[in-house]
Amino acid sequence: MTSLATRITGSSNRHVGLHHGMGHVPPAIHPEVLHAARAELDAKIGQGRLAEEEDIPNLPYLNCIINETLRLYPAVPLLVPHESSQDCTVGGYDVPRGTMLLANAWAIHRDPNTWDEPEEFKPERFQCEGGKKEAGLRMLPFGSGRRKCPGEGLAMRLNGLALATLIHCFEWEKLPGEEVDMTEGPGLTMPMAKPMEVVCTPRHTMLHALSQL
Ligand code: HEM
Repeated sequence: MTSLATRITGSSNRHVGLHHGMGHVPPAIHPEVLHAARAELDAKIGQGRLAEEEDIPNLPYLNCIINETLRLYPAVPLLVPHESSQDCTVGGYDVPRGTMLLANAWAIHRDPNTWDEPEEFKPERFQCEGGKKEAGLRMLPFGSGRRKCPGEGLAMRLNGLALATLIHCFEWEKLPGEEVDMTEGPGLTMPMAKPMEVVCTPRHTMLHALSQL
């Protein structure tokens, strides 16, 4: 059985979401999250095969982890600049036609007036019926309206598949003596300031499935 130190860096939206997601999963940080996600994977998929795209909608807790990660670490924190096509009033402010508008999704996702314990990583907050839909406009990682991200469905499935595989097949531990630093770095897509480095070891029970790759 081999162990390797993994360095996950983010250059695309998908990688940013993924490595922030994994940053929360190593047992030393949130062991209960890792164990709950793995229990769901083992119960729904078993240990004889890898997760497939069709499995992802049937893994509600895994999707909660991804939603909670996108809430705390939206990959595009100010969304994309928009321009008002006509004079309008937003929240009591008069906005002339032609004004550049930025929606601060990062701040909306951490608003203490609308979220319970907004700074806490609690995937189960999305477990209520309706999940992310229930959150409405408090949750904008993909924007909203007619210019919202058309890749949301694909992104959720790809993130789901990658995260499911990493949790299902590997044990995750911090490097000895080191904490995972979740500090955000500069940049439009909110990368981690320090790339995450953790130790991952194949799960013994998943070696057969992994060897089929
Ligand atoms: C986790 C992954 C992703 C996140 C967080 C994300 C987020 C966003 C956001 C916030 C916007 C701007 C929405 C707005 O204007 O308010 C956007 C736009 C867009 N995204 Fe994504 N995206 C992701 C993945 C993808 C993927 C996989 C694709 C394509 C396969 C994609 C294609 C697009 C396109 C074409 C637009 C421009 C839409 C328009 O202006 O009409 N995105 N995305």
